[in-house]
Amino acid sequence: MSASSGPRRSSISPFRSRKSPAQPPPPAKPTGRPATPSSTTSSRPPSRLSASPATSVSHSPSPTTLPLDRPETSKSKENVMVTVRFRPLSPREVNKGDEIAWYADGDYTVRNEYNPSIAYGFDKVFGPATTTRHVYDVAAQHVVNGAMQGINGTVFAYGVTSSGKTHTMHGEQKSPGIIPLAVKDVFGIIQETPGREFLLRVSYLEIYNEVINDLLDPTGQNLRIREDAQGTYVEGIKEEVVLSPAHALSLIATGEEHRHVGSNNFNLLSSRSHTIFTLNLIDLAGSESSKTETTGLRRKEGSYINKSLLTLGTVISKLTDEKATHIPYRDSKLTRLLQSSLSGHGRISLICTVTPASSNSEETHNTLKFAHRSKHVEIKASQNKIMDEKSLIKKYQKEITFLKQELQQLKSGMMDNPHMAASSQDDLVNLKLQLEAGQVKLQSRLEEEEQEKAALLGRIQRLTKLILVSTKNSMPSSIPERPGHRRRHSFGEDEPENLVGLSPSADSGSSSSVSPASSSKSLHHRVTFNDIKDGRRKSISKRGDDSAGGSFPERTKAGDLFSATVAGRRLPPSGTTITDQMDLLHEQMKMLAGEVALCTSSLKRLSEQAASNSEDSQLRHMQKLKDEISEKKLQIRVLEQRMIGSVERTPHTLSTTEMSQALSKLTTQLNEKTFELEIKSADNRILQEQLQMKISENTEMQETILLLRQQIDSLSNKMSGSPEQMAENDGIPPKPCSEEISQQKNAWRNGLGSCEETFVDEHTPTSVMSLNRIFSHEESNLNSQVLMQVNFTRTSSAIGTQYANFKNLGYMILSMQSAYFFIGC
Ligand SMILES: Nc1ncnc2c1ncn2[C@@H]1O[C@H](COP(=O)(O)OP(=O)(O)OP(=O)(O)O)[C@@H](O)[C@H]1O
Repeated sequence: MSASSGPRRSSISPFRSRKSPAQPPPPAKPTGRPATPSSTTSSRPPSRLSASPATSVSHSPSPTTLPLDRPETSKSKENVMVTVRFRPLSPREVNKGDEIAWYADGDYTVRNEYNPSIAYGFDKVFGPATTTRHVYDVAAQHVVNGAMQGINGTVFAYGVTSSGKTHTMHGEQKSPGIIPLAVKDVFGIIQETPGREFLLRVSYLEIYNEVINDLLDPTGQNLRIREDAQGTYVEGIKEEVVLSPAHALSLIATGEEHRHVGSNNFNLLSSRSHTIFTLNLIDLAGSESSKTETTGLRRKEGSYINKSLLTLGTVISKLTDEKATHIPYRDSKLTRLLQSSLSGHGRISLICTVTPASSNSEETHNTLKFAHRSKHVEIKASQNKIMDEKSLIKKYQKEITFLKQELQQLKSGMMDNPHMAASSQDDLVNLKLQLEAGQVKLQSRLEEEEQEKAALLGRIQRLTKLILVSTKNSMPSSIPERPGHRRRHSFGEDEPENLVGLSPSADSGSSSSVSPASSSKSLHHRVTFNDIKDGRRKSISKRGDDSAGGSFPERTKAGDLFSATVAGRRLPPSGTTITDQMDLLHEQMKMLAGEVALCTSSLKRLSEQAASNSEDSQLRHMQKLKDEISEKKLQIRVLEQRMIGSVERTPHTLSTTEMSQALSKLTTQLNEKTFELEIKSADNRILQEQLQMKISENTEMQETILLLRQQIDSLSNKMSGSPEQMAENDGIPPKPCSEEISQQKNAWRNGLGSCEETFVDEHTPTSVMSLNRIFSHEESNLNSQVLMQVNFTRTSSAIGTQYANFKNLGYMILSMQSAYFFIGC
């Protein structure tokens, strides 16, 4: 089943309308300077630029007009989408007398003020007045949509320090960045996709001085990158299930507390590390310019940052070079982690942030050149397909059948072929060894599979409780529902902006309940990612009243859950087990802990501000936050007690009927699994028998060959000796070698030769290949499912490059034929 065969989303999201990923981004309003006639073309799909007079583009600062690019559309291939975003001149730049050196000439061209012939064309150029929302619509939304349909996507923000990467990717209170907008969209898409189930998990890490640290779990330091069939991943990284946009953002905020940042000449809070947030978000650190203050630690950080960005540039450059044979992904952790995205298996949107300032003209020019080079990377966006356990069983069955056929063919080939009897003993020994090794390997592989399956099943059962589904299940789900097996979550239909992903009491209408947390319009619900960064900026501006219109849900997820759980309402009414309830309580506690961290962080920031400038409103705000924290801590304690209470009460509270229902459900599941195991074991036994037969045949064959060789040798000895010797050996009178004897001798020799050839060239490779196929998971067309994966990459460069990478933004769990298929990795 592919993503395209799945149910389609209804057309209107609670947020805004979306276009399908195949559609071009919406036309942008003219930005920056007035567009020239050549650049006022209509909106274009992200596709390869080729020479054309449509948009002026130059590769070098030649004063003459250079070849111009025009996109060409390709159905199967997509390019990197490259856009450029200008920020306004900063007060600092204005103060020091900077002038505009580069500007947006219409929607697609960046032009140099001092040398108008130097111009670069891109898929889109955003002028300094463009909103991040518009940037998102044009440069990121199609990536998010694609990701939700199983197509990997990466959105990079790349630019020198202080050029606007954080502003673009994380945004601010009143102008959320691409990451929060994407998070919001993802939940919107889930809500608008009846008939599908989603599981969202996040992780958050930083690459600091080429060392990977887990930002959600500070004990996870110096983690290693591993690789599997789905690509690279970080071993041991903590992953959290997210249930709402606010929950996802609170995790980012919590992670931000642990990341490395520092001040430089250009940015008080420059990102000193690349970070990767796995809904997965990656956040890069930036390249150092020679103008940057670089002493001690900053210099060391800068060299690592530069190295990884240089490698990123080299990798992108090599990708554009058709002759390049080696792409140095492994030269930096950053490119290694981004390998699957960069190597063309997903959609890439590169947003280059630039300052128009004359003092940074050279850096801006370098960014534009980098961006322009990247334009020529071609990517093939394909859907991820992940094998589920059922598919694996089928795959094995198919392979076993295939192997049986191979063995049969080999067997009959050996029988039929008169030369086979004379085949090389060495080859047969080799084959036997291979078969034996294969048997052992297969056995251990099957055992591993059993263990993996058992682990996977446990995980599936746990994760299934956290599946997010749309409340708009007007379309029949393809998944036959088992009562109580899966938890249904509400997105709060009556509150479109409150994308509450999970509510255990959704079925009983808890969304209307008012919890202590949700009733207080707490600050932290609207704190965006950038607020945390701002919190550490010493030059933070006063925020005033934070209760002003936030862009995110004002009610906390945890608050809702707490309310539903504790405020006298029963937990999931039927079919849910005590384990379900415990898991749910556990998740709520984690969310509350995240919110506490968020409040604490805001409180810290306000305390710092209050130290220098105390105002009543600020103090009131701080008090409010303190209350909020106490309240949430209290809620956590109540939940803990409830968990303990649930365990203690379990034997008494479950009715006999409930217990027998649960027992019967478990028995059914057990029977299903036992049946699957039996199938697998039976196939394994058959395969073993076949292998055993093959080994016996080979042994017989070897004996025959040995015998024949002895006969040949004996005959050859007789024939090669003098007539006198032959007579002596045989005890018969010597005779001259007749033509008949010569022919016989040649026939044997030729026969043996041709037999060796046949065996080596045909059968052995085929057999080895068939064995290899057993151990390989590649090339299966069986029931594979779609892994939704998004990478949002926010690069910062020239000091404190940051990028954010959403990866595995969506994990989907689908069910077919009553079996749950695990899609995520
Ligand atoms: N498009 C924009 N409109 C208005 N202000 C902007 C814009 N882009 C950036 N800024 C402002 O410029 C300053 C620097 O931006 P930002 O922190 O995003 O840079 P950065 O590229 O992330 O830097 P670093 O790489 O050092 O982390 C901030 O104060 C930000 O608010």
